[in-house]
Amino acid sequence: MSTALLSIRDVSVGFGGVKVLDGISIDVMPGEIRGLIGPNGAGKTTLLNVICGIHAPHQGDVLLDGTSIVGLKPSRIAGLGLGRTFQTSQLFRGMTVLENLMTGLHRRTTAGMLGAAFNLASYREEEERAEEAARKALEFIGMADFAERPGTALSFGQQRVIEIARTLIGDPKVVLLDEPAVGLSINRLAEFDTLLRRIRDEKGVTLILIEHVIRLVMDVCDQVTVLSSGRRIADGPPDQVRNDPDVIEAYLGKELRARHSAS
Ligand SMILES: Nc1ncnc2c1ncn2[C@@H]1O[C@H](COP(=O)(O)OP(=O)(O)OP(=O)(O)O)[C@@H](O)[C@H]1O
Repeated sequence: MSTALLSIRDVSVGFGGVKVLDGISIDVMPGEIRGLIGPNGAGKTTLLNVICGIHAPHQGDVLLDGTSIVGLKPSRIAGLGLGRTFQTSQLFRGMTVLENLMTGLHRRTTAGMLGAAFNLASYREEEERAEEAARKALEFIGMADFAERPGTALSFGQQRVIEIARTLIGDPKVVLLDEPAVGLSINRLAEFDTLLRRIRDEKGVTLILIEHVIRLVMDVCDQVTVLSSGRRIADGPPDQVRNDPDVIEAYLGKELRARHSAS
């Protein structure tokens, strides 16, 4: 039996006495695309923030490749092979697409500011390595022609794809994607499906994605976890989750109640 690459064990988080995550356990296997869905406020982003070290859980543990990462700084967790994108675009203003991508490797290199200031050979080598990795990542996502354009001049959907590419140049084991399909047109969604599968199959990266575009989740994910009000209410293959009565109630129950109170 293979062991989980990412294991979330009985994690609880509260803010100001309000429990936002309540005893969440999830095992994500290597090479899996895992969907994380649930109504607004279910706790999905909070869970990603726990995994990448932004929030410390009040209870429970998170293991990456068998090692506990709770209590480590986000930069250290990133160095252990965990990449992340956010709900809003995080590209740097005043930088080209290529330079934005290179920052994905700079965070992990060692020559740093002093090296840059003194133009040390080690710094120049790292720059070359970062540029090569950035160009490869751009080619991988089919956007090599965009290298010299200002990052923030791209469409919102393109910026999101660039951000995913930026996580890849650090050679991560796991990448967390927070609503990556926001801003993508219906036509682009099919291409996006393919990109996620290629990241898994060609780069060997395990993906966890929060997504409100349920069609994308059901098409591309191997396993889906559903949160509602901080609890895990379902977990399994897309077809099983889609027909789960608790999931239908969590989504439709809310919708029906809203319609009722509006009438
Ligand atoms: N730093 C914080 N301080 C206080 N409350 C917070 C904080 N972060 C999140 N919350 C609350 O925790 C709950 C879960 O929020 P979270 O953003 O994790 O939900 P979500 O499932 O990602 O929602 P959405 O789909 O709308 O992004 C919400 O009620 C939110 O207001």
